[in-house]
Amino acid sequence: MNETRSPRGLYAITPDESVTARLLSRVDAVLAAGATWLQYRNKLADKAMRRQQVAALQPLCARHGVALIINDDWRLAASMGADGAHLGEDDGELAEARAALGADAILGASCYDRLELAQRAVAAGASYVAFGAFFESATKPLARRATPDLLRKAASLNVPRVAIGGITAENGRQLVDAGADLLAVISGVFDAPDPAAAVRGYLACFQSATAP
Ligand SMILES: Cc1ncc(COP(=O)(O)OP(=O)(O)O)c(N)n1
Ligand SMILES: Cc1nc(C(=O)O)sc1CCOP(=O)(O)O
Ligand SMILES: [Mg+2]
Repeated sequence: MNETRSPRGLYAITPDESVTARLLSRVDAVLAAGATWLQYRNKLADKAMRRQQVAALQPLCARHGVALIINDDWRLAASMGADGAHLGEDDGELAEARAALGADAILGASCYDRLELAQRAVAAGASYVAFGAFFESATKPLARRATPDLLRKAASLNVPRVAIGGITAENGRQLVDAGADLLAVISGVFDAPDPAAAVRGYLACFQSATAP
């Protein structure tokens, strides 16, 4: 599987897609083009559809050697043996999720524009922290806004730093230069006419970046 402890690259996040075959063909192209991690996020699906889509994504991710992380619902991640879960402020306790998922699971926390949330998240068992939104996001227009300096300050946490929110191949490099290990993207990848070409554009942000 792609590196889970020191990941670097594109963290692709699925769109709200109800047609599972269409979801799978787009994800297949995105993983083949070199995405590092995949997050399953579908805010419109009911529980049965989420289970069905996760079950369909698992062998695909395994074939590509890409970790599959479940948004919002650590119980679903635990019950399906997914590689990890991502929790925001309304998605439950990180410590409870860590205990249920085990020490090796990937566990991410949304920290928005606040370093102190990230400090608390790591203390509670998060293995990566996510900040955002860095730019105007078509997916989440009302998201709080973060600045690249937060990524620099979060270096002291010694966990991977994820940047999210309105990220494009053009504006992503400044976030990588500020210390982002992963660029998390929904619309820039899945709304692109050619998602695989879009992935390659994001990966170029990691070439000749100045941050370690
Ligand atoms: C990598 C990553 N970062 C942030 C989020 C946002 O999580 P949350 O605030 O819980 O919002 P929703 O995604 O649930 O709408 C994320 N999903 N992934
Ligand atoms: C799901 C999400 N969380 C955000 C945060 O700031 O925590 S921004 C965001 C939307 C990301 O989608 P896009 O790449 O289309 O902007
Ligand atoms: Mg959430």
